[in-house]
Amino acid sequence: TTLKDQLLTTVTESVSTGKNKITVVGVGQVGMACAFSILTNHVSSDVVLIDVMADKLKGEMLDLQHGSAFMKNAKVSASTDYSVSVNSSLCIVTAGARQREGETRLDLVQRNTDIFKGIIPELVKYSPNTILLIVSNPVDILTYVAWKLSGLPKNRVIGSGTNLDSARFRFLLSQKLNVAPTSCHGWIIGEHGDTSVYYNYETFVFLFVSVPLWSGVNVAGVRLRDLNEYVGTDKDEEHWNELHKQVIQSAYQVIKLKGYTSWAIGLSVSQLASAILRNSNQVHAVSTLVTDHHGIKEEVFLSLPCTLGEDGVTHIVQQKLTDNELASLHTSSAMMHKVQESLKF
Ligand SMILES: NC(=O)c1ccc[n+]([C@@H]2O[C@H](COP(=O)([O-])OP(=O)(O)OC[C@H]3O[C@@H](n4cnc5c(N)ncnc54)[C@H](O)[C@@H]3O)[C@@H](O)[C@H]2O)c1
Ligand SMILES: O=C1N[C@](c2ccsc2)(c2cccc(Nc3ccc(F)cc3)n2)CC(O)=C1Sc1ccccc1Cl
Repeated sequence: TTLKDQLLTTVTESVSTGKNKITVVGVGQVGMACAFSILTNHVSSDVVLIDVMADKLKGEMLDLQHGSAFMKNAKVSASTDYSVSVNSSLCIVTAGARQREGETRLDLVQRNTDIFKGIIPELVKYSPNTILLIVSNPVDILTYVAWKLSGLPKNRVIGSGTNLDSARFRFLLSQKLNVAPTSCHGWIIGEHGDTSVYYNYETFVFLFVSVPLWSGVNVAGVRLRDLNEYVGTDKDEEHWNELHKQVIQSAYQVIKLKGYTSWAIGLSVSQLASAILRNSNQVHAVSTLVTDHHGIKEEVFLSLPCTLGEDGVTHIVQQKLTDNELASLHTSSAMMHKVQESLKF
């Protein structure tokens, strides 16, 4: 008999997949930051990596495997073949092409849509009960594309949305108030990310697409607006509304300085994964199907505060929005619907 048979007697065959298996598609800067955060925060003990770049994929897998002893013996596997993702509880998609010089967002969306056609149906084939968490940009439109391609119910297709925008907002608020970010409460909802450059005749208008809910910004329940009624407006001589602009500027600043973003998005995604796998019903600003919410009629995904559990989005918090906030959501919804209508699936 072999050494192994002398060493171990079998009591029962070990099952191949536990309940916390996570697949990450795309082992670029974002995908690897997500995988590393998930493993070092012990969110999952069974992480699968998938990409089209076979060498990079194998290198990242080996490099993480060598650290297994420091990650509570988590299992890390990888393949360009999607069968490796079988029975994943959560599939995180960070794959995609980056915006090329002078490429319009629309070109990028069609290119990433074509990439998704090769990813989403494969993931669902091997894990029909999975939850999809989309990170690739433009994340709200690509979450819609993933929902259409997957055929999964709306509660199980989620976009990272304005979760990162809100995290940066709370960090900047904490810097201003000298209070820990976890004690600075503030929500950015709506469309993720940067301005939509809107060409209007010879000029162009910068639209800040995400929506900070100033009426709710608070520390220990004390709302900034109760102390200064102009907070968040341009009548405020303390210019608190600068914080929203800084959320967008800091994204560009990181790109300018290091060429990409990874740590904050990776950490925020691992927190979403933790809420889902632990069925915690934590509330996060994530991109969800918002049809029939806040008077929106189009089939679009935007970020609202959602409770996250093992079945994905279970509830949406019904916030009281001002007319301006509603108008921003409706503008985003109309713009995104137009882009979605032009996509070839
Ligand atoms: N939602 C957010 O808040 C947020 C924040 C940061 C970045 N992002 C987005 O995340 C995405 C990834 O960013 P990144 O910096 O990691 O890019 P990257 O170029 O470093 O990585 C992309 C990876 O996708 C892989 N890929 C390409 N086509 C594939 C396919 N068909 N199947 C599997 N894998 C494929 C590439 O091989 C590459 O490894 C981008 O779209 C970026 O805009 C989103
Ligand atoms: O931190 C980032 N970095 C990115 C990035 C990462 C690698 S290359 C670019 C970023 C940074 C700045 C702008 C921008 N615009 C963009 C718009 C549509 C797309 F399809 C892709 C990118 N994207 C991708 C992204 O979404 C973020 S969050 C972000 C971006 C802009 C404003 C506010 C936030 Cl919270």
